[in-house]
Amino acid sequence: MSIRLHNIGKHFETGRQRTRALEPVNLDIHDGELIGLLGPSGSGKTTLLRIIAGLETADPDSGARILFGDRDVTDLHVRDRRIGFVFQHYALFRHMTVFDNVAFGLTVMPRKHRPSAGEIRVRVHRLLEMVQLEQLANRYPAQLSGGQQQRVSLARALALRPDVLLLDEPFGALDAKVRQELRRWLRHLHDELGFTSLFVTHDQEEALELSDRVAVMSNGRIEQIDTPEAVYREPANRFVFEFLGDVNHLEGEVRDGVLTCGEARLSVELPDGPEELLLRPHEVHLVDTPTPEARLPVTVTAISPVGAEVRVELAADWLGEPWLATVRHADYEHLDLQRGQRLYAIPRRWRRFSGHVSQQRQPTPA
Ligand SMILES: Nc1ncnc2c1ncn2[C@@H]1O[C@H](COP(=O)(O)OP(=O)(O)OP(=O)(O)O)[C@@H](O)[C@H]1O
Repeated sequence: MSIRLHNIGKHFETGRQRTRALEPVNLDIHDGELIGLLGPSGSGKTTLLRIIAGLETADPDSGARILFGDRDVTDLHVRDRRIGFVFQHYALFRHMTVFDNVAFGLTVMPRKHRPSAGEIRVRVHRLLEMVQLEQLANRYPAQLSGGQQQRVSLARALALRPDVLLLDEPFGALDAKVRQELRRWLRHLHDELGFTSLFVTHDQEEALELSDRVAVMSNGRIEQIDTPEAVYREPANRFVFEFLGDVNHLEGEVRDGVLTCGEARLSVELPDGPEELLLRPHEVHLVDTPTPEARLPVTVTAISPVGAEVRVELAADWLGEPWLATVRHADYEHLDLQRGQRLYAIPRRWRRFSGHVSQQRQPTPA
């Protein structure tokens, strides 16, 4: 089921205050896509999701339209939109077993649409099998872990065979390992069943790992919507770049092809004037001696050798904020990194944003 959102704007009135939650948003979601709505707190993700669901209405004068396939659902009640929901807090019925929780939506359908008791049993068992909870069908929610409860919520949302599945921070309350597992498992289920899904998250890694396309939001606007790779590698603007990962800043003055910042120097092919370059931690190379093109002295202030790479914090008088560099374990050993050690940073690549246009360059030899 494709989804088309046209001019979805939203203001909230609280007392004398008027908050703009969404600027008019336009978005086309393809049939079978898994879209991540990613953004900081207050950027409008939940509001957009709730409007799609029919739990909230867009500003009446904004000309908002919501289409599910060819069906205009703008004025349809939530129960007629054929939507499945999963929220951060499981909201399972505490007094019902897992089986009954999943079956609930089917048992309360109007008689003429309601499947027979036998069909309901078969459908619920099939769903519990898919979420690997068949063994726990007779348990109550309180007897399940958080991750298991969330899988029940998902099975329950899918029981009515929705066209569209909406998930609001579905894994937000779970620990990192369970989140990882549920992500993989949601992706798998999504592909197997072929529905169209939107999920809200403020976790960059989750959005990049799970989505077919990510919509990065800030201040009620979609700043960029594209594949995870494209938003990460070709951010539309500075906000997207900074929101998607750690960033190091190098601010200084360019004169005759050399950027100077305190005692730091870097050869660049840029016009004279004030300049700011931005680098990801993996774009910072650490060496014992400076090169003719780059002389950026730094001191190691912290080392975290946990994980696939070593995270190294760097400070210097010429830096406002400390830098973060990620280095391979082999380089960490080779450099014999220690706290307090003095080294030189070499930017492998950097990016600059002038207005909303980004440019990416390799540093050039002087
Ligand atoms: N019912 C409401 N009444 C008044 N203002 C609201 C209401 N719901 C949301 N807002 C405001 O609208 C803006 C967008 O909120 P929204 O919940 O959509 O953001 P979000 O990106 O989902 O944030 P979070 O990640 O914190 O849930 C915020 O400024 C919020 O304070």
